[in-house]
Amino acid sequence: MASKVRIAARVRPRLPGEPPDDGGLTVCRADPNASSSSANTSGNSSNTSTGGSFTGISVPNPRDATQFFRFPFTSCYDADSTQEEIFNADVRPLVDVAWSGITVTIFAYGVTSSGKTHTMQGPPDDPGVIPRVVETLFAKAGSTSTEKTEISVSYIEIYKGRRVRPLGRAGECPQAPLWRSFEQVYSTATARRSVGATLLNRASSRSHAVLTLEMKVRVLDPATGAPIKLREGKINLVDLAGSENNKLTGNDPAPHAYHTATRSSRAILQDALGGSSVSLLICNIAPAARFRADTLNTLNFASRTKEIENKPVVNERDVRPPPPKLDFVNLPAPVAAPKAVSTATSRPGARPSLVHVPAESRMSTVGVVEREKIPPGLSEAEIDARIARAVEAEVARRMEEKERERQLELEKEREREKEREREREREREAGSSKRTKSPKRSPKPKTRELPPGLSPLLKRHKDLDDELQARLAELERKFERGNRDSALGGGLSDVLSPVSRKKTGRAYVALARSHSQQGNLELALDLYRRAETFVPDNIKLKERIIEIEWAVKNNKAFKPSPKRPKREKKAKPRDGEAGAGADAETDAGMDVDVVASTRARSENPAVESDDQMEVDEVEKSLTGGHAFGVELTNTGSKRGLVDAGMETPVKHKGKKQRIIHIESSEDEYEPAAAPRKNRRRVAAA
Ligand SMILES: Nc1ncnc2c1ncn2[C@@H]1O[C@H](COP(=O)(O)OP(=O)(O)OP(=O)(O)O)[C@@H](O)[C@H]1O
Repeated sequence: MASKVRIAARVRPRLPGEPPDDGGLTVCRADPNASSSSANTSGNSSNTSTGGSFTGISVPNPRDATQFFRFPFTSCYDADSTQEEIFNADVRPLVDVAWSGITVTIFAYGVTSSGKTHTMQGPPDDPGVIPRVVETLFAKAGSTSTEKTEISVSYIEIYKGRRVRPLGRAGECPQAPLWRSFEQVYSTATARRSVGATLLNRASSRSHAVLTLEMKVRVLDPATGAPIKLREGKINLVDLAGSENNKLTGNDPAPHAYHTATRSSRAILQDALGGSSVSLLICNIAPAARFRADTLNTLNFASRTKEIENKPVVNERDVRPPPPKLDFVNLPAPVAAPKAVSTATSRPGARPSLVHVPAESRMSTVGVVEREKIPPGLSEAEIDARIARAVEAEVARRMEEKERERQLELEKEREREKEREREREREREAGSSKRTKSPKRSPKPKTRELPPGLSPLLKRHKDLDDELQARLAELERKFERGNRDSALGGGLSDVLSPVSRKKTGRAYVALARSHSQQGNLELALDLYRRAETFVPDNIKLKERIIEIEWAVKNNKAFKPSPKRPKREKKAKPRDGEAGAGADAETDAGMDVDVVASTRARSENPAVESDDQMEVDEVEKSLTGGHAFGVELTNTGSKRGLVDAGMETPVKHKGKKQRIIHIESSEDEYEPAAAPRKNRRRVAAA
């Protein structure tokens, strides 16, 4: 808050020997209760005007007595005013201000012999501002038990811009007896003050005197007596040297005394005029007409000064002992792992604490534990902040640990992938080498490539297996129907001729072998067993069945017996001779050795080498032939299989036959070698 410099003007009485007052200078004091101003000339000093609206000094123009200069001030005192009056009205309030922790500066300004020293110091029987201030301060210091005050006093003299000497210093003055000590010091100091004889005032001072009273007021805690607050106030009481013109005094050439102040005194003045001090300028005025010009200068200076704004600062601070410093270096170390937390004192299933707590001191909650471990004197917020920091540090540490583990796992996975890639590369190289050296042993070619000697039909038609499956299923149905139709319910083999049984068996063997080569051992086994029903005496077939049963049971790959070297066909049997002895020998790739009975092998060399022929033979034997009165025909461009379910009446050898045409091209079913001849033989059979 801004505070303008207060100005109090005081006109001293006429001194003995001075010429009578010319009555030109008037002290005006406003009376709030008066409606109009009135002039009142008092005593022997100066004119006083009271009751008006103006408070200040009215001075006639030295060059024109009919003109008056009016200088408004905060307060004005005439020659009849007393020391007490000035102190109570303008100074005492400032003592309270200083007591509250603000710097107060009171200085007297005026021409020599204007009464500055009288106002500030005063005679012993009429003490001025300084003694009254000191007395008031000491009185205040001893008036309360809730405050403890230290007052220090310094008094210095400054002459022509130089600090001459300390006039005195009093130490701590907490008690009234020290007042007497101060008086002694102050009296000695004032006696020492340089006094130079001047032409105008033989007792006037040509130096500045600065008395500083510093107070430290400690506000005590009523309960404990300990200091809570500390206020540091200061009062600067300055008795400036005469501001008169040098022509008159032969003293300081500067028009204003504070221009010649020392650094310390200049600091005081700067603080008083535009600084942080609350200031009071007592403008002392000599009433004599001969000082009128200097009086005007003094009043002008005072008028300018009163426009100066200060910004007082309260010097007060909390002096309670600070809380003990937290030793964050020795914060509880975060728990290294959940297993470090004692399970004996933890709640069952509770999440382990992020904050390390010794097992013996751990309680049900983290907060309780932390409060027990934290030094006393911390606020709730500080405790929470400390715990939060510890938790954050632990979380960050765990996240870093997780990230490291993740990176490590990724690295391991990359290494494993590289190892797998190397393994695959080795396998590829090994496979390539095997294929190069022994392509027949390579598993892939074995599945893709048909063994040599298989029917060309198997090589030509990739979907032969499906077709065979479908046709076998059809045969199964017809077989079942044949069983039902047979009088005694016997198997198909019972109604077939021996040749047809063997051919049918060979057809099953061919299919079984095909499936076994493809790895369908269970299906192959089933087909072998069916073949066995047609050729029950075939030892090789029985052995093959046993081998495959073992392979299926033990989940092993089946390795067929080495193929029998192909034998030279001795003689091609005539048509119609493919009956009983046709199972003796077959082409390679067929289980001729299985199908053929030992009895027939030597007697009837193989005449049938076509898988498709054998399948057709099976179908013929199952669906038509002698058992069902159905027979294949070679009429038409397409070869057909007999199906009782689809009737196409044709005449063949005088008999009505039901012929069904497979919806396939002839190429698909045309065997590679002599199909028509074979069909004719079948038909004959
Ligand atoms: N209000 C007053 N009542 C009675 N006497 C006064 C008053 N003011 C000043 N005097 C007398 O006037 C004389 C000069 O006063 P004082 O020494 O205080 O002037 P000054 O301004 O301090 O002069 P200097 O600058 O030379 O020190 C003194 O003898 C003093 O006693």
